[in-house]
Amino acid sequence: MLGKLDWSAIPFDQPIPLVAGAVVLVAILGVLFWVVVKGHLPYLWDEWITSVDHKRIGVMYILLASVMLLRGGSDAIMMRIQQAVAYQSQGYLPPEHYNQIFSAHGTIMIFFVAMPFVIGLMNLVVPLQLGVRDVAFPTLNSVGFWLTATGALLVNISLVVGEFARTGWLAFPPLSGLSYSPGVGVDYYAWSLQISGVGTLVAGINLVTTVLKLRTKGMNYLRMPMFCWTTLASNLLIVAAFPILTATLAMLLLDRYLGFHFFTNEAGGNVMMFMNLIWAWGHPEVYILVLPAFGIFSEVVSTFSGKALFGYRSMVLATMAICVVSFMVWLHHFFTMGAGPDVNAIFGIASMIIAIPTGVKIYNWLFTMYGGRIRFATPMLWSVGFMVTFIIGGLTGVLVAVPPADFMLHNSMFLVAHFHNVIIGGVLFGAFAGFEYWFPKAFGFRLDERWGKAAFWFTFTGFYVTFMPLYIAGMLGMTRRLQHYDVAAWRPWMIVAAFGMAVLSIGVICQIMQLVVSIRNREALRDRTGDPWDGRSLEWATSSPPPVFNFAFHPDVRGEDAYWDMKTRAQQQSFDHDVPGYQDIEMPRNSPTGFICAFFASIMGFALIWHIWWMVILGGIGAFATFVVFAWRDHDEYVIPAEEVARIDRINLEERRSLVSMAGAV
Ligand code: HEA
Ligand code: HEM
Ligand SMILES: [Cu+2]
Repeated sequence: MLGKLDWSAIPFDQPIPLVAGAVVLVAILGVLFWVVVKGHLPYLWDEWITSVDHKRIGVMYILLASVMLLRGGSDAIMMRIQQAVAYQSQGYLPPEHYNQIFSAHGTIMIFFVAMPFVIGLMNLVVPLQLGVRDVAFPTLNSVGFWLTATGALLVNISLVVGEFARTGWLAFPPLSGLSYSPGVGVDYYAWSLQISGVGTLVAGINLVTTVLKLRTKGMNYLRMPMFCWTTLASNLLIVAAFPILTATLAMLLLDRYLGFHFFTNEAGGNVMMFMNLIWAWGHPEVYILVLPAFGIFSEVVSTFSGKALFGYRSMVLATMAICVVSFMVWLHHFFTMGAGPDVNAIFGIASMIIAIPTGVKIYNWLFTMYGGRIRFATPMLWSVGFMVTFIIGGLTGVLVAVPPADFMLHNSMFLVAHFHNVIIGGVLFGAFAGFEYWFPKAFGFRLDERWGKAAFWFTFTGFYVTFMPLYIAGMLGMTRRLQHYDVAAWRPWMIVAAFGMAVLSIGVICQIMQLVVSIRNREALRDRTGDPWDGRSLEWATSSPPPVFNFAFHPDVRGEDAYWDMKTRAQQQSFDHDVPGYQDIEMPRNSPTGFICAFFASIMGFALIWHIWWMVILGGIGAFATFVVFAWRDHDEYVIPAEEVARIDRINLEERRSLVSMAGAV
């Protein structure tokens, strides 16, 4: 009846996951109870869960990423403590548990923290920057989000029901094959990523179409803000790369479920094929993450330097170059696996070539700052911190791109330091910069600067204390994924790293405090201008938070830095319409399709993992039926009458008069 599922799936003998799971369950039930009792459920359902507004969906993505950051961070804390104490002893985590932790940490951080954070910011900001009212496919957008959430849910269920993969974040066979991983761990991993992968692909298609097809009057490609360009590049990579991931995992699943031999050692299978395929997705993936971050830094650096971005066109070119070249370097992840010196040399050189467009970007940011009147507000701090940190991580990347050096450093702690250096210093700092920068736009009030600055400094120093020792440990020969070790020379560095993790955690606490304090003081921090940073692009041309329709009139763009241009020429025609000219606006209706689809996908995913076939069929039929019902819907739009548009716009205008008169003085 319930397939492989029985009471032995619950880890009664392991207190850590059990207690953690219980605490989370109680917390979720508590929040649900509060929501129901306070009568917030209808509001949540109508305004958020079924929302197809790109801003709301963006915020939900960011919320998901933030919660998962705490989960992935707890895993990180546990690993750092383990490696600090597990010298000539087993430490406190048994090997099968430690292996699950680093696998879950890597998977969660990449798929459910970094991805939703950048996709959330792109969703929130790009339509506003393009001067349009929503993304190309609003309901699909909601489906994409909820499928991502389904993946995150399944990974977290594995904490208490069954187990997670012990195979690392990319589940290489033959270890991930049925003979070496007979449990449900790899199935949790693979189905979570299959389902959330569809969500990501859908988000990618949506954002590519939005940038290509929906731009306001005059917003031609070479007038788009940099963040729109990097969004385009990143989502083109998603559209090209995610199907590879889906196909690769599908083959792994066929091996596991139906006895196929794609990646086995016998019967004609080829394990190397998996390596090639997974990295053909995996390398572009890291640029999918970092390109949007580059876009955020471009916006922040130019805004807070009070100057147009230096070398805009070279920036566009560099972005697209990275986009293309990142598809030609995948083999640098397995130099040691015997492709031969010529192949290694080609891929090594291709990898180093990426340093050139990346360098172009770094120099452009520096030249943007040069001679500017720089304001070191929190988003700018994260950006400068990024530049310093990312260069170090990038350079160690170039080092491991040299095949002979990689033979020494492959799969060592040096590598672990390299990628945290670029991912934390690049993607996470970028996400934080974007969060601080666009928060007032999303919610209408600024974040507290003092807590924000404290968060930056603790995270920044904590990062260095945690990860620089790993470079040294790696050079001393320490390999990755070690549950315990006997080499005395490594130990001090692991202790320093654990101490660094404590400092990093204070940074995270400061960030939470920042949110709490800012929400408390929101009246004092309220932004009535819609443009708290003296911004340059169109998201600042509307109120904070923007109305559902974003802009009452489609802004008319005459050049780069569209809003700056309007302000300096004191033209304000985008919002200063005293002449009656308001028109009805059609907006997409909210729809539960995404949530219901994800509900059935969760059931189906869980059933697939546990081989509960009747439930698989039920979930499948449910998801398909949801889709059919949605497709048959007649009225999927509603009209906001011109008077209503005028009323909302006038209120916003009143509030923003001061800004308009200020702009005249610029
Ligand atoms: C956001 C994520 C991100 C980013 C941006 C990068 C960027 C780079 N990475 Fe990294 N990498 C990862 C994430 C990332 N990496 C991950 C997750 C892994 C491990 C996966 C695993 O095994 O689990 C990995 C592993 C990895 C390997 C495999 C090593 C091994 O397994 O043994 C290699 C090898 O070539 C490599 C190289 C590079 C290079 C050359 C860059 C370049 O793009 C860096 C370019 C940037 C600069 C160089 C700095 C700025 C430039 C200048 C200031 C100009 C002047 C500089 C020069 C002319 C040199 N990376
Ligand atoms: C908050 C600070 C973080 C700390 C202290 C930390 C710590 C660690 C540790 C200890 C490991 C295991 C190293 C080993 O192999 O022994 C690891 C692996 C990993 N981390 Fe992090 N991490 C952090 C943040 C992140 C972030 C933000 C990401 C990505 C967005 C990330 C992605 C990964 C990946 C992909 C792995 C590899 C997992 C594997 O080996 O399969 N980490 N991390
Ligand atoms: Cu790579």
